[in-house]
Parts: sequence; C-alpha cells; structure tokens
Amino acid sequence: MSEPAHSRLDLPAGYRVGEWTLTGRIGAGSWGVVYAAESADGTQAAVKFLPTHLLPPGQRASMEQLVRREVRFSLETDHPHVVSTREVLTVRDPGRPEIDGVTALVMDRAEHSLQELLAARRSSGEGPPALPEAARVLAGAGAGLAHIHGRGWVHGDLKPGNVLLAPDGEVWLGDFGLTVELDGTHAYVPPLGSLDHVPPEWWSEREGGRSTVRPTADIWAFGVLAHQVLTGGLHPFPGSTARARALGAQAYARGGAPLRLDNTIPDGWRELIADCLRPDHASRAALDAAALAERTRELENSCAADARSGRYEGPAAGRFLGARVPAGRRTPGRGRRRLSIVAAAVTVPVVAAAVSVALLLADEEEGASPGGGPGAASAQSGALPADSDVPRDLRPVIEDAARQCAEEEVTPAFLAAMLKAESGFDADARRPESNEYGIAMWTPSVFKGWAKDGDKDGDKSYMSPPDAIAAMSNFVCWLDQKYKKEGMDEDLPGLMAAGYRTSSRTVLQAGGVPERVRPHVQRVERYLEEYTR
Ligand SMILES: Nc1ncnc2c1ncn2[C@@H]1O[C@H](COP(=O)(O)OP(=O)(O)OP(=O)(O)O)[C@@H](O)[C@H]1O
Repeated sequence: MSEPAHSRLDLPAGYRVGEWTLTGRIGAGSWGVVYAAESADGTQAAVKFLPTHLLPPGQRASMEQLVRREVRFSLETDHPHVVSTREVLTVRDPGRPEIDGVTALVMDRAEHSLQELLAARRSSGEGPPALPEAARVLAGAGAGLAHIHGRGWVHGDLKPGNVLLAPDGEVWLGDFGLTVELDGTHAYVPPLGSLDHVPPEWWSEREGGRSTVRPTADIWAFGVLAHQVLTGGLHPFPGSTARARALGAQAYARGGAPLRLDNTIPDGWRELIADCLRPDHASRAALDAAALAERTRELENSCAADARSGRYEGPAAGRFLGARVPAGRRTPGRGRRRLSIVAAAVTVPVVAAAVSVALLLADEEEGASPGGGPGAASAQSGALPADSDVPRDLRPVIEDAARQCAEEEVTPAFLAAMLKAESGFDADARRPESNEYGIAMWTPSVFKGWAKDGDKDGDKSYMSPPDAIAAMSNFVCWLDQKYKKEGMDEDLPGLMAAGYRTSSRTVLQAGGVPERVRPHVQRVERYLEEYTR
C-alpha cells in the first residue's frame, strides 16, 4: 500500500509546536498534513506540516519550490476571504527525524471545507443549498479570488476542497500550494491540481512536464465551482469520473458539444457561469476576477433582496448548509493576524488525552452524472434498507464513515457489504494465523496507516468498530481514487474489495480482481446488491 509518505506522518495529540498543542489530525493533501491545534489561551488553529524530506528524491526539489511558494503567498496575503496564516515555524525535534526541520504553517482554523459540506448534503439526500446562502459563499470566494489576482497571483487549485468555511460561516480561500506569481501574463507550474477544475486548454499546453497557468484558469475553475455549489455538487460536464468530465470539457472547447448547464440554476448565475466557462483562454479573458467578484456580489445582493421580500421560493435561507456534517473543528472566530516570519519552534511531545476528529477528504469527484438531482443523490448515497441484517447500532457508524468519503462508490451499502464479507459484523472477529482482527479485519500494522478515531475517545483501535470502520472508509476511499487515476473506472466496488484484501499494487498489477480473491469479491458484490435494494 503506497500512500504518499507524508500522509503517514503521525503526530500524537498533545504534541507541541511552538505555543501550539496538537489536538487531532484533520487530513492530508497532496504534500501536507493538517492538524487541529490550540494555544494555552484556547485559540484554535490548523497547523499544516509540509514534510518534503519524506518525498522520493526525484520529487523533492519541485515540492520544496511549491512549499516555498505556499509559505511566501500565505505570509504576503491578508484578506477577509483568504485563510489567515498566523505564523510559519520550523519544527526542531531531533528525536523525531520524520518531523525535524519540517515547515509548519499555523493558520486560522476553518470548520469545514465546501467539499465536505456538499458531500454531506449529497449523502444525506438533501438538494442544493438555499440560493441566498450559496450566493453568499460564491460572493466570498469571488472576493478572495479578486484579491489574489489583484496582487498578481493565480490560485491554481480553486475547487470546493479549497474553499473553507469558518465556524461563523465566513468564507476563506485556502491551500496555496499551487499558487503562482505571474511572470507577465502567465506562469508555469508542475502539472498538479484537480482534473475537475483545470480549463480545457491545460491539456494541450503542457510542455516538458510543466503547464501554463493564467488567471483565466482560475476563472474557469470558479465557473465549475459555482455550478457545483448551486446544484449541490453537479459538475457542468457529464461523466462519472473526473477523466470523463475532462474529456467532455475538451470536446466542448473544440466545438464538438454545446455547454449544457443545469437548468435549475437561475438566469443571472447561468450567464456568469457561461462566461467563466468560455471555451478558450482568449474569450474567457473578457471576464477578470475583479469583474467576476462584482457580479457575484450583485447576484448575492439580489438573492438576499428576493429572500427579504418573499420573492425567493426555494429552500429556507440560513447557514449553507443545513447539511449534517461530522462534528468537530469548531473554533472561536477569525483570529487576529500575527507573526509573519519563519521562526524556529521548540517542540515538546506531551502525551495528552485528545479530541481527534479526522475529516478525510480527498480530491474531488463531486460531479455526478447528468440528471442527478436530489433524488439521484440519495440513491447514490446507498442508504441501507431498513429490513437488512446490518446491526442497528452499526448503521449510524457505517453511514458516518461513508460520509467521510466524497467518492460516489463509497456508500453505506458498500461499507456494510465489506464488513459482512470480512467478519460477518463480528466486533471480536480474529484470524491470528493471518494477523487480522476486529470487525473490519485489520492487520494492526496496516491499520496504523489509515487509523481514524471514529468513536472520538482520543484513541484509535482496530478493535473498536467505529475506529475500524472509519479507517476502512478512509482506505477504500483512497483505493477508489487511485484506481480512477489509473484509468480503472469499471467495477470499482470489486476493485476496492480486492485491494482491501490484498493491496492496491496487487490489483493494479493484475489489471483487475486477482484470481485468488475472486470468491471474496463476489461475496462483497452479492451483499452490495442486497443492501442496494
Ligand atoms: N485552515 C484550515 N482549517 C481547517 N482545515 C483545514 C485548513 N486548511 C486545510 N484544512 C483541511 O486539511 C485537509 C488537508 O488540506 P490540504 O490543503 O493539505 O490539502 P487538500 O486541499 O485536501 O488537497 P490538495 O493539497 O491535494 O489540494 C483538508 O481536509 C482541508 O480541508
């Protein structure tokens, strides 16, 4: 199982970095791991560790460059709609070589990302968010983007996972790992980013392993983001995988297909999205980020006025969200901005009871196939049939675990089918001869890499069903994404079940389900069918 080395960085609750004490892991991105932290006076923060030294030598140099950019951008920007970086530290802990010398960004802590909220709405079968609230979030993101462009930067990775919502609902753009400073009208960056949000010309303009990035790439990404927010998660181009949707966008850009925006989106927003999604850089350049921010603000104002006058007839306005999202990560408001220097931090490992809330969320696959409205969302969520044999007390645990993964295949029904095939829902199951234990049959050393504190008791144990099931969701989610990235889009539940029993590498090498685990995979598929009635 070869997940990125940095995502295995495992710091205990109570670990100290400067004045910050870690309270739990939030998640890992392409090259950083984010932890929740608090100071002695109770100020809440998110600390992003960027351990480039754990990368293979071939990737290290370019990642170090990205980290320097992320640090520089974080320090130079200060705007109400851009996440605030309080300080940048260098960890000093010779006793722990995996963290010694690592750069840590201390940021104000958001409560959720937009991706988490959209995924939660989808899996609970809720439709799009209330229009005034969606408009408010988009206007915030537009204002943040205009600020970034105004300073001569391009975000480079605008997507729901990088739009953060503070506990008071404030909207912050985050994750500046791919942010670049313009050199003239464009810049070059390594080809990373989310396939779902790169403009169609990105594919044809890659050269020598680098891609051209212009401000219009962020404008395109904003168009996709706005479509997703206003429809509760639908991508403007059809397809069940990011690759298929990217092909759809390219066909449209070549003139081979019309732009078909979801017809529930109100007119003003449709026009704005269509302008953002003009097929090439030149025609898209007519809309700069300042104008985009202005238009989103006008649209927000008119939605708010409609809501006040009773003209708006959609779902009740209020917090975005109304979606049930996993609890945790609360923080008291936006903190004041402080240091902007790189300082050395003394770290003092302290073992302490911890509240660890891990919200996994990987690269997005939010777009559902065309026609997927609220009804489709609830079918996709794979809710468990009331009369199934899944133990009643496990259902919320399974549903919660599935909600942590934005991939459409990782449903409660799929996780239940996996658990039934692995242990028959037996919390005390054990197979010492193959070193597998608990309801999800984890091998202890493997569990460590994917562990989650599902029962929120400050501890991660493969014998605790909530921890084991949350970790299972974490791992299969990663498998699902990995197979999709490798172009293996068929029979993903079968491939995940096979990867869980063997490893992702074994499945990739076999080009599908390896013969020896076929009977097990067939069992999972049978149960999945049973739970997807
Ligand atoms: N300031 C913050 N407050 C709270 N959570 C945060 C904050 N910054 C990042 N996160 C969360 O931490 C996790 C990892 O974030 P990170 O920015 O490293 O990667 P990402 O955006 O998920 O992925 P990628 O880097 O591949 O785009 C995500 O779940 C993200 O929502």
